[in-house]
Amino acid sequence: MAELRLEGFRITQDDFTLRADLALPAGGRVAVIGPSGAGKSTLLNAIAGFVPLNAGAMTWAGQRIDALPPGERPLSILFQDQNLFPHLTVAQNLGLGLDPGLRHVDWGGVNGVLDRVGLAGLGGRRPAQLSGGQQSRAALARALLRARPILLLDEPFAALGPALKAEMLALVEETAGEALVVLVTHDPADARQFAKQTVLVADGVAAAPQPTAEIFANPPPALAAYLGQ
Ligand SMILES: Nc1ncnc2c1ncn2[C@@H]1O[C@H](COP(=O)(O)OP(=O)(O)OP(=O)(O)O)[C@@H](O)[C@H]1O
Repeated sequence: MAELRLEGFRITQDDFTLRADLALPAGGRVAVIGPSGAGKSTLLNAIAGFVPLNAGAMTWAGQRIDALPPGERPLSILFQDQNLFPHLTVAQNLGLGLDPGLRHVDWGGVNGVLDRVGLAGLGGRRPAQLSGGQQSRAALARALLRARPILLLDEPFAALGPALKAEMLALVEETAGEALVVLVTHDPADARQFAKQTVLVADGVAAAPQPTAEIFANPPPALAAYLGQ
């Protein structure tokens, strides 16, 4: 089975260093948790190609991906600030993920994904004409439309409030299918709801994933401190 593998992975930014040796399986649901400033976003940005590796290798299904430009990596990434373009319609925002010139977009496919996330009929609106929850759905739809095997989520729903956030995570679970989903979160409840496995980022290391139930039942010292236990 395909997996995302980080081997001898090291990133250094000024006096900050993050290391990782780990593998995440296709179809996995993985939470990334740890103290503020520990390197969770750096880890995702390096996987996505926005931060270069200083050492090590990154492979997907056995193929090196660390030298590929971000757009050619087998993944989509969704950030907290959603970055929908305000002057474009929702459908156009989704289309941009497929073709930056919007010339060769399968608009039927765009509408299909909007249906899947509960935005049927709203493709003609601009982002400002959607609620916060609907904007999150649109951003998720854009990531899903790319249909890449890895979906990276950097606290995309943190601004939504607990009920809506839980609903969005359920929607990700429902729509992501066989993709590997990696979710950065500050909220243990997200990890428990969404992720069978959890990666702890602390003390300069992104640890190998552990079963979420186990890591919270018996937290290592860095996690216990973070959780206030
Ligand atoms: N461009 C940069 N140049 C130098 N240092 C950076 C840069 N970006 C982040 N850092 C540092 O790298 C470390 C990790 O930051 P990162 O944003 O990955 O942490 P995080 O775990 O996502 O934090 P938070 O939970 O607060 O979002 C921090 O010490 C931060 O100050």
